[in-house]
Amino acid sequence: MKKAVLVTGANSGIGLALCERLLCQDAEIQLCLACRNMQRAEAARTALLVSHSDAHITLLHLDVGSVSSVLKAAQEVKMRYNRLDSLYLNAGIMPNPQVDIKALLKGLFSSKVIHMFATAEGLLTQHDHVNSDGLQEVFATNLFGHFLLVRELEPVLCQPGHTSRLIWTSSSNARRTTFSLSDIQHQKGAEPYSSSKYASDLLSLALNRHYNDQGLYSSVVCPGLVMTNLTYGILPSFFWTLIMPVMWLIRVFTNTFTLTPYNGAEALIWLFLQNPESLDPRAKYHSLTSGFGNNYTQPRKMDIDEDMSEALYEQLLELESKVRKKVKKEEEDPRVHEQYLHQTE
Ligand SMILES: NC(=O)C1=CN([C@@H]2O[C@H](COP(=O)(O)OP(=O)(O)OC[C@H]3O[C@@H](n4cnc5c(N)ncnc54)[C@H](OP(=O)(O)O)[C@@H]3O)[C@@H](O)[C@H]2O)C=CC1
Ligand SMILES: CC(C)CCC[C@@H](C)[C@H]1CC[C@H]2C3=C(CC[C@]12C)[C@@]1(C)CCC(=O)[C@@H](C)[C@@H]1CC3
Repeated sequence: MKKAVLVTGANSGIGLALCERLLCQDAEIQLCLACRNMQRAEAARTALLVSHSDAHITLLHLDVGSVSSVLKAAQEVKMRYNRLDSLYLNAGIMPNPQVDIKALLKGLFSSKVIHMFATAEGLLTQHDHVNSDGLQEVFATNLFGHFLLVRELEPVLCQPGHTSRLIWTSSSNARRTTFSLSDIQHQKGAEPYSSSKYASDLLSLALNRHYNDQGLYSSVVCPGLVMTNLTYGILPSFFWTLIMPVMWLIRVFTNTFTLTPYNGAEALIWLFLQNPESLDPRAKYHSLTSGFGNNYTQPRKMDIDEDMSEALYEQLLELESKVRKKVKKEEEDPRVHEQYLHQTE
């Protein structure tokens, strides 16, 4: 039977490279590109069809940062598919990133230089804001929208006698100290990206605990440092091009500089080929590229614990129930949403 695979954030970067590689791996798959911008989605589909003219590629409108869009898209998926084999939770944002140049220069001459290049620890901050659902945008996009999608798609992901998989594009920038159970949306800090990625690591563990007995398995990946729209938002593309020789040199010392979306998608493809039951729920699967340009996947233990992951899971369930109530009220009376927006202005 043809496998059905859905990829969020599929129109550029790692998501698009993943789609290309999935089609090379299995030309028969039913591939669904879930994107917030349909023009960009159509362009991605056209590009994929150039090298895979017979491929079965459909588009789905999904703004993962919007509760109503997620609910609508999930309804559509349930109408289109009886079963979803793989769901790649890949869409992600890092708004208004700032590099701490002082910390970068200091780090360059410290013993932690390799760790700094691999994780960007202490180097990056972002400015986040509240979205129209009243949620922190980074949390809503990188984590909560995807959580809601998984919950909504339960009937097509949990089919008796079959296994399905969730694959989260996390990051080695995920750090325990940036995440707090008393502020899961990271309203107070300046590292919402790191916090949201740490939360996805915790959530993946919790999803395994709650869904493995229904045949659903979850894994997390770090694609390494990849040149995409996300990194071009940190430093302009001409700067990255200028320092490319330095980046290749750094790759000799840290295999996490995968640099191209193709290389970055390595672990995402590797997981697609594994039996999900054989995977370690506490491992993050890293896409790595050696100094000679060879790609490989390596599991590394995550700094997470069961209690914290369960506590986050419970808070997400609570938030889910709140937003569902709000959506229901708005459906009954659209003025509720307008009033809500006035209150948050
Ligand atoms: N690049 C890197 O070095 C690393 C990236 N990652 C992660 O990889 C993932 C992919 O990012 P990358 O390929 O680098 O960057 P890109 O910006 O190229 O890709 C991000 C994708 O997510 C989509 N997206 C963003 N917000 C939403 C939304 N609200 N709803 C639907 N889609 C959305 C974007 O769509 P649109 O084109 O419309 O903006 C785009 O297709 C992210 O989760 C990122 O955090 C992890 C580690 C390193
Ligand atoms: C290499 C140059 C001489 C200077 C570049 C300095 C920084 C801009 C980069 C050093 C480590 C990079 C990094 C990321 C962004 C750019 C750096 C901070 C990420 C945070 C991008 C997104 C991710 O999810 C991480 C895996 C990256 C980790 C490394």
